[in-house]
Amino acid sequence: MAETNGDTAAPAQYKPEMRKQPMGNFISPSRKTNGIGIQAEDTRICVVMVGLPARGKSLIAQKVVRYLHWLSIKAKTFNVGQYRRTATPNPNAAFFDTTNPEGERLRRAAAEAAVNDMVKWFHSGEGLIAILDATNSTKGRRAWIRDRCDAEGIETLFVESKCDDEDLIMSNILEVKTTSPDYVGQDPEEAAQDFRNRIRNYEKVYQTIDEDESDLTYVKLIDVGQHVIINRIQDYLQSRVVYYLMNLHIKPRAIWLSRHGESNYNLSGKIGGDADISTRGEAYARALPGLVKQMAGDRQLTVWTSTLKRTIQTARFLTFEKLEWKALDELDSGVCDGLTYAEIATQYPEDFAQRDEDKYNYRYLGGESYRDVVIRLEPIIMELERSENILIVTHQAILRCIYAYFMNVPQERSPWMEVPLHTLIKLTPRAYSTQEERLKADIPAVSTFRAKGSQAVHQEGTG
Ligand SMILES: O=P(O)(O)OC[C@H]1O[C@@](CO)(OP(=O)(O)O)[C@@H](O)[C@@H]1O
Repeated sequence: MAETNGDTAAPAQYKPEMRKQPMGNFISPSRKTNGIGIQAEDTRICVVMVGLPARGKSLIAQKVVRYLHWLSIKAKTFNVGQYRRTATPNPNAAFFDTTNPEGERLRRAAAEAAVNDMVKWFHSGEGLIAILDATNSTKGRRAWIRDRCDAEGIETLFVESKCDDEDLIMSNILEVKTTSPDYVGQDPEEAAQDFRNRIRNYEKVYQTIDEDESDLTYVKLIDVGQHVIINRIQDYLQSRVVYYLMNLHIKPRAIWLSRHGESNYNLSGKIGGDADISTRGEAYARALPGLVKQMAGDRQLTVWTSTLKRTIQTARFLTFEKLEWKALDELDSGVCDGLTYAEIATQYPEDFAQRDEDKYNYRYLGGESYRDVVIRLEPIIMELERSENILIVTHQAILRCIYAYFMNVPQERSPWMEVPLHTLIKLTPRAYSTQEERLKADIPAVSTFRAKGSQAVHQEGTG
């Protein structure tokens, strides 16, 4: 297997925990870093959402937080609506009338409460990026937030979602807002009408970010990323968030995931390597086009594989365009490559125990950890966000990491998830969650799942 870290030989005083640090490249483990391996002692960013209601702000906020968590960057959303709802649970449209002083006062109080909590959260040392989710629709409100954050040593990144496409706005109103806590139990038509009135009130005072605010750091997403304007991005972490935002789209799409067909290494319980697929793996490869047809119909897909033989062989009967990605190669098990789990437990007992203790952070000697894999998969996630219909044929650990991103699976759990062989998974990203379907081929395969504390995989499993 290719080396990824350059540490092919054990240091003289080698101890497995020496490889356990969640290090990024080139950063000493004693320095405080975030998940993407950059120095982050002083960086605290408040991402301030801006935009009229029903412009997808909460959706964007939620996606950014999921992405950051996946990268081990501590992030949290502060939704001003929730603070307002606590104080005023059942507002009518008049509450949002900007000429109504009581409504104005209460909405301002909710924003202050959210910002106060956010500042406390930053000062507790817990977080790096906060998302302030509200309309923040006037220059005055934005200046107030910026000044408050400046005084607390927090950077601000304003993210405006501007959209005049009536169809998009309507589908947002119907899909998202009629399920809002403000409209629980109400007739959806009435709720939509009330919500439209609320939008009209905001429109009266709404000020888009313009040249007067050229001193702000901002990104303006026009018509869901059709057109993007960026101003004064100051550092690496901000640029990562902006780059992610630039790749988002809301066109309907799905992602299909499959492990390669059973390999000869899977049969003998060995990990890693570059083995051929077994006879049953070959049967799965032949069945795959039919399974895809069953789940995706006539959709034109693009197939991504790793550069290892077992994925390329599995995908070879699919007639779609194919791309091989090194980044999709299996987690590099370093010196343990080609061994069974029982052999690892005998030859590297300390390592074996350490991996069970903290599987996400454990880095194989001369190889990788799950944390390393997530970092190398980031470009894949970016491409997936930009693309429409992709089928990925890859490996157990890689599939776990990609799945964890879409399904928001925490790090303690993701390396232990069961991802059976000979099963096609379809993920459909929706407004606030990702929908999952599985289609299991009727072709037996060994199970490669090893439970914590065990040395054996369930060889008698069916995938
Ligand atoms: O992290 P764990 O649970 O060991 O799973 C990853 C392992 O899965 C395997 C199978 O055991 O993937 P693959 O089938 O793609 O070969 C190993 O190669 C790899 O080391």
